Amino acid sequence: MGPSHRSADHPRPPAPCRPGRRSGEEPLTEHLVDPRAPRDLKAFVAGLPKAELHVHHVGSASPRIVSELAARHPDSKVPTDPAALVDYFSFTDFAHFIEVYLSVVDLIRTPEDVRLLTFEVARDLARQQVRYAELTITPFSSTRRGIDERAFMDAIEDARKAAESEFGTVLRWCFDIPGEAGLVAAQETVRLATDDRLRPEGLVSFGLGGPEVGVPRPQFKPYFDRAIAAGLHSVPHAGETTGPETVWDALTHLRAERIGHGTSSAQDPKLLAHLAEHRIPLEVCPTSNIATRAVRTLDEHPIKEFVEAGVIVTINSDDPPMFGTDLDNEYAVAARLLDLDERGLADLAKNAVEVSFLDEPGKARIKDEIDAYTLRWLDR
Ligand SMILES: Nc1ncnc2c1ncn2[C@@H]1O[C@H](CCC(=O)c2cccc(C(=O)O)c2)[C@@H](O)[C@H]1O
Ligand SMILES: [Zn+2]
Repeated sequence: MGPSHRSADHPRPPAPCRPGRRSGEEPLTEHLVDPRAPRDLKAFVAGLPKAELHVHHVGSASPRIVSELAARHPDSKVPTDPAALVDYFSFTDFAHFIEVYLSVVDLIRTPEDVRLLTFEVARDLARQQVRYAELTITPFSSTRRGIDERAFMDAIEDARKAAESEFGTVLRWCFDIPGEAGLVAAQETVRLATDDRLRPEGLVSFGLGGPEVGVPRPQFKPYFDRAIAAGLHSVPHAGETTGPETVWDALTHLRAERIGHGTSSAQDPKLLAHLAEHRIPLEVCPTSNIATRAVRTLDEHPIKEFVEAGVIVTINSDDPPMFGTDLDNEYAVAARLLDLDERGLADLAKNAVEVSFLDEPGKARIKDEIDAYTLRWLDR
């Protein structure tokens, strides 16, 4: 893909103003959907049952939740005014994004903060007809800030069960290592993920996030080996802010079953062929890649190259309020970049269900629902 992908760990010029940012608690899709998507497709996407496979727990905190937590903790530099968050969530590069992200992590200080955040994230997902989501949680960030590990697990599980009964949205967890925090973080994350007394029922996978530059993937192999031996799926971020060799490392050393982002895979035709042949899906998050400056513009995003190479693509939102997006908007973006109609969008939604870690009856139920919805829509 040549110049369309740039390492985002290096300084960038100031972020431009981004249109369509949400400041309050209006329906999520109303202000965000790519204005270039046809109105009819937007309406279709809004009602389409979906699965979200790559979305971060703290990165999903709505402006209302962030400002509520910021008001509770006035020592924080995070703005308490939701409108001011629009500017606060404007990033000059990936490193700046992580810095801001960690300031929001700092707001989550009690098990009740964790429960509230988790339940409200589920509410936002349910509003977008998300039936199933794998939420990436970084337990190390919370336990090292003093939240009791047992109370943390109870809080996320309590929210998961309440969300499923109240909204019908099924949540599962991916515990990720914040790679930049080093092997201490890896050790702690795998302990929390595999200790039978702690491991939450909803945990299905093990990940690796944060900056990639200076954080080689192979060093995490022993921790992924332990997680995989304990029955967890491997879903590291790779190729978001570094080149295709990081994706190869994630496949070879971490036995990745899906790749978070994988954007730079487009630079390596052999890698694309490998991903296609071995049916390793990419969790593509287009707007995230623009917001963190990993890719310059949406039109330069390599998603079409992935599809043309036969790679399984899923559409995801990553850290939606921080990037001024939501899952519906990401589907609208995908429709434009891939030139999809309703059936194409329904196929994308079914891809995500198919490569999720939900059980087979659960997958069949959501796929049937997607088909029934699409037929009803086309028969109107
Ligand atoms: N687009 C993204 N691409 C990659 N990751 C993303 C993305 N979005 C959100 N994340 C999250 O950011 C965390 C990073 C946290 C981190 O680096 C760090 C470093 C040192 C100390 C601590 C601490 O907590 O004390 C944390 C990751 O674990 C991941 O879950
Ligand atoms: Zn991510």
